[in-house]
Amino acid sequence: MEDTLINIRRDLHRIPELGFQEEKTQAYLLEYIRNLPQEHLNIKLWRTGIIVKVTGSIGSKTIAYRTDIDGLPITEATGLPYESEHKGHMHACGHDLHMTIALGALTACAKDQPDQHIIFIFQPAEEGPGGALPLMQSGILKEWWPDEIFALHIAPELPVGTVSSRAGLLFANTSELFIDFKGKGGHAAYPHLTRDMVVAASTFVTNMQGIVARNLDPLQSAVITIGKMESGFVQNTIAETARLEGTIRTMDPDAIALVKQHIEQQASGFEISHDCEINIDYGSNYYQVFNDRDKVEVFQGALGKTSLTFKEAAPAMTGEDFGYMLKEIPGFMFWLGVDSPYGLHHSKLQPDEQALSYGVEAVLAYINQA
Ligand SMILES: CC(=O)N[C@@H](CCC[C@H](N)C(=O)O)C(=O)O
Repeated sequence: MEDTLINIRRDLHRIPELGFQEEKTQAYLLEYIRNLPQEHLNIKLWRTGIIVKVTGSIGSKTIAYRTDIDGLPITEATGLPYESEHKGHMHACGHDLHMTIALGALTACAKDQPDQHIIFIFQPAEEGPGGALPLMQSGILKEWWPDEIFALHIAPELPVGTVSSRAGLLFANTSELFIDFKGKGGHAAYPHLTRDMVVAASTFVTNMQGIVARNLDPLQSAVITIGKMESGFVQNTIAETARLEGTIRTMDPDAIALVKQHIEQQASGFEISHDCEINIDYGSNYYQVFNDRDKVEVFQGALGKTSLTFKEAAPAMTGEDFGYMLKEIPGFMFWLGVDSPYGLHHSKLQPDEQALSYGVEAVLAYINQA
């Protein structure tokens, strides 16, 4: 099985696709699923996602397991023989491993009927614009509504054979952040005749850090990260426009609104002081990942019968639209150690593939215990 899992992971790694464009990924997953014993399986498609129900022999409850399926707009730099064939796109957040583990667990359930009904959700667009919320709102789960739900995320900093989780808050509340600046361009030698948006945007980035440092309660946590900054055309011309792209993260769902309010106030001030126009768009927003205490305890108990080691997790500023599923259905998310020298969203992320079989073991341990 280990070699099969590695081959599946490599196949999926070659074809990363962005949110709601996962056509090849969906076709690959579907072909694999249709080749499994079909006796207890029911398959539904939702946009570029797939939902599979395995009917249990007792079926007194329904357990859902969710994997995300999209890649990121990152150019891979691993140099691996199976690196991304989609230039500019990469599975840099481990969703290739997440999908493979889901297929591994589904294969076991299709071959050896579980006691309970199990739903496998292959969900698009986790990295953006978010697939979990529209999937929940679509009603596709209505007749298969789960009693509980769980998911995993790879953890590059944890050793292989380790899983980690905690009761309560695991991941942050998030909001994307897109800020457009419009001033007046002109000759580099005549700044007084222009309104320079390189200066405005770069000062804006620096000043935003003061919102976290000075406007939020120091006992709360928040992050404002600008991951992309675009402006100008040539070295000797003052830029008329600038665009910032980033994300806001907070531990408290209400703190997101406070951070946004201060960003807007700062923008109003900049419109006056830099004589420019500023437009703000918050893109997609994710609700925190909040784990059910009882389910985490059952998971820990189930791991006792496996070769995996459990480590208590700290809350993280990562975001996950799985939070919207946990808002409606009790459950949990856990980290799976993959021991990569490069972290999530890095162009050289290189998870240890030995982690795949540990992932399947952890998922099946919970399914068979719950
Ligand atoms: C686990 C992980 O890395 N998730 C992403 C979720 C992205 C949310 C959204 N696009 C944003 O940037 O706010 C993350 O970046 O944490």
